[in-house]
Amino acid sequence: MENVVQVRGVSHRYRGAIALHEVDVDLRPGVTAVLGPNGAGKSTFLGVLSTALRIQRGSVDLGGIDSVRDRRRYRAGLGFLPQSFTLPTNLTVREFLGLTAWQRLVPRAGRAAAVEAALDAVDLAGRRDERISALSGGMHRRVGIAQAVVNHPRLLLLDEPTVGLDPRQRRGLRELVPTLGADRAVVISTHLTEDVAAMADRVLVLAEGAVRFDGTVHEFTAGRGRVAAHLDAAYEALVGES
Ligand SMILES: Nc1ncnc2c1ncn2[C@@H]1O[C@H](COP(=O)(O)OP(=O)(O)OP(=O)(O)O)[C@@H](O)[C@H]1O
Repeated sequence: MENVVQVRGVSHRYRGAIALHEVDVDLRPGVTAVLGPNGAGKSTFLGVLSTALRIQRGSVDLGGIDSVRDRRRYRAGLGFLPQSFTLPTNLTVREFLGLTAWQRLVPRAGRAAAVEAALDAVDLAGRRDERISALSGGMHRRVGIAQAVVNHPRLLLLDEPTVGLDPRQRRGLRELVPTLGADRAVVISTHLTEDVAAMADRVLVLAEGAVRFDGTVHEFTAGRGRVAAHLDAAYEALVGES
């Protein structure tokens, strides 16, 4: 399938400490899970893709648009749910998404439809006129995803989207995320193999800033039935965790 994003030779350091080393990755439509232990470089990778972090070495290309040379256009094709974010709790869901659509340069004529499409995408249409303060933590996460998709991004980044949710909310999100990958590249960062089994079709394993595996979930588990259990085994074999 056609690549959406090409990451080439990306390295990143924080005051001398290497967080990413020479990362080469192609991202395609569907859901790619970036898996790795604490400190592996997952958030740094999403930071570089989102342009929240300045690229120090290498390049990121989104459908022919370079993330540094043409940052404004690159950002117009991007949606990002950071690990932690603050919502304006006094606004209604619809007011907040309308504001976000305006900030993300969605043309005025298409703004109301974009808000409705984003509400539908996260199954929040019935809550559109409620204040954000009245919604649960799981609903807040959905509002966070809705703001990330309101500009119809070709690349959607979700940093640890299931963290802090209760089991029911987590199940709901695990059903939602694959639907978002139908027509765009979705990248989720996680350290839960259960998230990978439930949401992803591709896996990128990072350890100490380097790519240890890049392929389909099927290739990762070498085609041996019961995905979650084998994902754990394959992951432990790769990163040496017990
Ligand atoms: N702002 C920073 N300053 C210095 N070092 C940092 C900074 N942010 C991250 N690091 C270091 O860079 C490395 C990669 O961190 P990163 O947060 O990208 O990993 P991660 O895989 O997202 O980890 P986690 O699962 O804990 O969120 C780690 O060694 C981390 O300590």
